[in-house]
Amino acid sequence: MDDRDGLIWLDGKWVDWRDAKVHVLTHTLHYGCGVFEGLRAYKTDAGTAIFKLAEHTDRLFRSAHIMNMKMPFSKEEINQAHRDAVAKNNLDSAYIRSMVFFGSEGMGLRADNLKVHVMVAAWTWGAYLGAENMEKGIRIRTSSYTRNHVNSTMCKAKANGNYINSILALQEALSTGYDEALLLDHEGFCAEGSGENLFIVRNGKIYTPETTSALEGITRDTLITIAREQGYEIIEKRITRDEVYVADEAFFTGSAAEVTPIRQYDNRDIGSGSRGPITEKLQALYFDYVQGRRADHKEWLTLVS
Ligand SMILES: Cc1[nH+]cc(COP(=O)(O)O)c(CN[C@@H](CCC(=O)O)C(=O)O)c1O
Repeated sequence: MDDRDGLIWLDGKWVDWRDAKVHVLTHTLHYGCGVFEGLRAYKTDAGTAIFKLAEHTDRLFRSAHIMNMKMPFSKEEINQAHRDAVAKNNLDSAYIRSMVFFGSEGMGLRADNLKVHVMVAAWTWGAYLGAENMEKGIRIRTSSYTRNHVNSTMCKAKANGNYINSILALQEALSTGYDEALLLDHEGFCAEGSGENLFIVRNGKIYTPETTSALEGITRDTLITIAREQGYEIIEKRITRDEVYVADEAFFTGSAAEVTPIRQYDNRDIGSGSRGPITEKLQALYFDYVQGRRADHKEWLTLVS
């Protein structure tokens, strides 16, 4: 990633991509105490627009608050940095990564007297789980790693260190022939994917795990709104792995993953073993919204210029 060209916003200044570096004694590099966001900008007829920018910035600030990191910029400044990161790099569509991190002023677990830094970068990033899988669907497995316990790491913070759990889970899934992992919480209920929220469809109703042990996904919120406006009943409940086994359909949601159908879980076909009709309908609606083809919910899109 560091050999690209472009500009990165770092602490209020634009820095050449290849010069956007930190000292090896940067605190967050050692301990993972930082927070980040991932969101997408899409090409629309009105121009390139970021999907749910305010919601992502709000979550970034909530995450920093949970981690006791005092944000040195306002929400407006961070929103503008996101817009400029897309515009200044001349991107028609983009994945945007913002991150808040502790500097190299000190070491140790006190994490006090450290400068809080913020960066925003944007680049083109295709289908997170493979373009062909957006239609075909992915194969997932139950991870042998339990989702972070709600009192071990802070699940409502999108915190860097939380992703050790996700990385181990995804690496294990990939190394054993699957596309993604589904992590169970410490009581054995389905929590979420390594980087996505889970939905299942059964008898025409749509279910999703409560976010107790999961990130409060913005795409999850979007799908709940879209589905309800389409007349579907959405039930947030504890979901067991075998409820997923016998579901008619299943899919993951995330800013990177968008809406990715799940065709198989733990070597069991989900429904017909392909993208289900309700998944297909909601996936198409999601892309209509993020690409500005719908007349409603225009508040979800922020033009970058
Ligand atoms: C653990 C987790 N759960 C759910 C979600 C979905 O949240 P939302 O994007 O607000 O709908 C994400 C986003 N995963 C990000 C990380 C991807 C990465 O590789 O990093 C993302 O989708 O940007 C998670 O990381």
